Amino acid sequence: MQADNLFVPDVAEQLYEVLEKYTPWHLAVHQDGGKPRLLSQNDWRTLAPGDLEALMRDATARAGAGFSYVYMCYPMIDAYVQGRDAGHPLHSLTEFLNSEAMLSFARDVSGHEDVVKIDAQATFYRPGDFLTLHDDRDKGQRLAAYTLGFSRNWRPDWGGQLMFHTLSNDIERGFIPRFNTMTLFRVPTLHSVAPVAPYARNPRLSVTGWLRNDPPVK
Ligand SMILES: O=C(O)CCC(=O)C(=O)O
Ligand SMILES: [Fe+2]
Repeated sequence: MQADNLFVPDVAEQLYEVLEKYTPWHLAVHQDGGKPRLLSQNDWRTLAPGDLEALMRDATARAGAGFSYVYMCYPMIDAYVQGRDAGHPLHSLTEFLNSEAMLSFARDVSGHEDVVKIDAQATFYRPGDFLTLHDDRDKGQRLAAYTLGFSRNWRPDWGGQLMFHTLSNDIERGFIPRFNTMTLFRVPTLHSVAPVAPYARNPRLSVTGWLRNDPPVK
């Protein structure tokens, strides 16, 4: 399902500005062996010249033979839990997503009465960034997937669609990046994010994650 006008206009506008200008983006690349690799801006600086390009090139090459991705990311939950970037406005969004009001909305709208938390990462897809075919399945704790779209004035030929695939490999639905829109879908469901076109002029900005039923941490 997709819902428009999720936040009141003022809040949506402020979230857009935070994502566009004030988020310390990390580079997320798929590594050999499947472990995600997140490189902070500090990590990039310490890489030898050419190593960053090599990481992106390898992750892109691996996409041809299996699951892979390249995009910019801000790990909202880890940053919040570890007390990084104190006072960053995205921490308020993390708190809001896990407020009783939002959890109760998530239970109602998904039909999963056992949602106990909502995890989140912010993402920024640049031209060329992508996420290949996958179904979000993960040890049974992800009940449903969601994305909050903050992309503006997206031209339909700029790529970046969230695509749902049929078993015969056609596209069942392809959602253009939108502004202030929530998309919610079942796990597992086969989906991918189409590569953003080299000529796209706007960033593909979202907050994405899963409604979860993990047991509380003891
Ligand atoms: O950004 C999106 O639209 C979807 C992201 C996604 O599928 C994921 O992070 O697993
Ligand atoms: Fe996904």
